[in-house]
Amino acid sequence: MVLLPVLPSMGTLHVDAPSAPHSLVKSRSVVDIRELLNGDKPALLLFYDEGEDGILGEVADVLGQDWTVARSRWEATREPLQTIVGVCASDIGTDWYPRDLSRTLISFRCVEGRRSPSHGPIGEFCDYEYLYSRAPFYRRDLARFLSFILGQTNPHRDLAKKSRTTLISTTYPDVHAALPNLEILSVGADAVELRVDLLKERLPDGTHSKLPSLEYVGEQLMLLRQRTELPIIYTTRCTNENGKFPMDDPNLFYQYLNQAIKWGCEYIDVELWLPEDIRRTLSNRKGSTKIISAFHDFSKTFRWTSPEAHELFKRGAVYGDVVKMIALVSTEQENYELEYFRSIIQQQYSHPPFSGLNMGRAGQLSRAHNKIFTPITHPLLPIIAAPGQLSAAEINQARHAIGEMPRLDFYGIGSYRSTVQAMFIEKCFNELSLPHHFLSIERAARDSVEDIIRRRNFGGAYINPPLPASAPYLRHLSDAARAIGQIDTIVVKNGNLEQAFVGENATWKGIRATLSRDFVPSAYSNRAALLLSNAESDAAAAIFALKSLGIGPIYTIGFKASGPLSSGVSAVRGVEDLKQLEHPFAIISALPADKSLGVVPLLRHYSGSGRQPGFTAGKVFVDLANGPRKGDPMAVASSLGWRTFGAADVSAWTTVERMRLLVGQNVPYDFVRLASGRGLD
Ligand SMILES: O=C1C[C@@](O)(C(=O)O)C[C@@H](O)[C@@H]1O
Repeated sequence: MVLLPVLPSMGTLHVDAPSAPHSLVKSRSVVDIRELLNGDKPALLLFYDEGEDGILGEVADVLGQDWTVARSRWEATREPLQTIVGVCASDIGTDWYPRDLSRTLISFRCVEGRRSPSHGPIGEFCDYEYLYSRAPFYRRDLARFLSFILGQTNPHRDLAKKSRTTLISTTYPDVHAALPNLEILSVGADAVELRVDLLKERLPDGTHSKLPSLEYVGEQLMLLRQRTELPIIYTTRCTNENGKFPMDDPNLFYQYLNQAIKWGCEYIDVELWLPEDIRRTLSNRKGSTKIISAFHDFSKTFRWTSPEAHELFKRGAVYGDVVKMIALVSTEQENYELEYFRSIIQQQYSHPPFSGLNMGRAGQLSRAHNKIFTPITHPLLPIIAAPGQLSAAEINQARHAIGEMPRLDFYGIGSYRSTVQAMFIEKCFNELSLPHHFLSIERAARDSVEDIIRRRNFGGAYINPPLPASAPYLRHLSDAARAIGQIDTIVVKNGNLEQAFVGENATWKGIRATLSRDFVPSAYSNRAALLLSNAESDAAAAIFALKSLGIGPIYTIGFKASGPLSSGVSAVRGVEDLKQLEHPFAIISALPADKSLGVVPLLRHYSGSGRQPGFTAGKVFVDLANGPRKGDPMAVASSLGWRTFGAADVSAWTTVERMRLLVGQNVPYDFVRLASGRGLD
């Protein structure tokens, strides 16, 4: 049953039922880390184009698993399930039918040069299809695709934690035109909508086809995903609902939407008028993809007060993970009717979340009120996707004008480096037309953090260096801040009766996002990690991040862990110990900049693992050091084949998390990197 009635104690919307298949809560001794998802090593069978066997090594590396090539089904079945098996398209024969059910089947197709011939009927029964370009190859996109389809990331669950979400509707006939501005376009957006029906494929005779081919759509989607980390909403809007997708054959919708599931789109938009068996089949096949049930009415006669409106919601909720209902209106009164409808729906159903809007100028107020996936436009887009659409900045202005977003003061408290952060945050406030002020404060003895949070209009703060979690005036702490023992962000939560100041830690999320940029989370599970630091406190956020990825033993050099995170963490006592250790998959250095070269001998020592092709050697090195340093351990690590990240990467991901915590706005990583020049370190 999809509709969950609200229990008396449930005030909020829960997008995922508590028993979502992949979300595990693993308890590790004292510390509960709630971010763990499915960490099992997947069993995969990959079909690849002739001459493209290099992709196998990439996939295996991203997954941290070994791989082999099989020429026949018999050869494939002899391999352990944890070994990734690749089969070249030219070796696909009848022995592969019926399909192998013990492994997930993915067809890998390179879009370059010759258009690779399809993988024949085998392509049809593959669970997924991954389209990639060789030059350049985007490993981050591969990691994201695999993490998503394998249930190791759950963007829908992450978005459900936000109090408001938006989507940017791209209206380009060809995504290439969006790419130069994508970072700016997506500021304030939580997801990017690809309007497949608006794509225009040029035919050899210079005209455009009525419907873009799946091949064209696949390449457009690939281009978009290579350039944004935001979840994709794949929409085939029909001609009756202000789109261009022809309605004469509903099976065409099935074909295009089913393919979107195979391409690993995070969301598909499924129109409610489609025959029930199509909607049901898509729901049964959706895997990690979520369904947005969509209903649009342009008749101007639709009434939110009618019994029909309620029925439509219920019908949408049968297969929808989100139910979207949108009507073209001509009076402002209809916004109040919609708000009444929204409140009834929210009282009666805790799931699925409802996204309700009015189109047209008269309906614009509803775009300020809606909280779930409010569509936004941007002045740089060629056309607006629907009458009355507003930009993120316009919506924020409207929310301020109607009293929903009071002007608040946010603070950066701490060291001189904060000024770069401060400039960046001001830039975001401007870009998004947020009414807030940002103030930088050097922490002085007299001006304690406690005084600052008591100031009128205090909206939140980030603190660098972090505060100890024992600060008596911050009674509420997130689990992460408590376990790490450090508060780097203070968030104000407004309850019905009182305000609470919550101590948060955003740094561990920045480290985790960095670690999972080029590897799926399960690549870390049960592997060893080595952590170098002068003090446990400098390494605590990294330990938490590693544990959230289910890493195996953590070895430390330079300190001995004794805090709440110390289980499974052991100090290396000397060179003899080092020889005995399992080779680390990840090395993180939290040494100060002037000492950071100390890691180089270890990088060298653990590089010569002498592994053979077919065995993954993927390793990751993160240097958390800031400031001028002697030598460049990152360059050394890179030259030795480590995936290498520095403080600027961690800092940019931490900023993404911090902006979400402080002002509830999504500012994508690429924008942070673009807008902050060399980085925020
Ligand atoms: O469903 C919607 C909402 C929308 O129609 C709007 O009103 O902003 C814009 C469409 O692109 C999107 O698919």
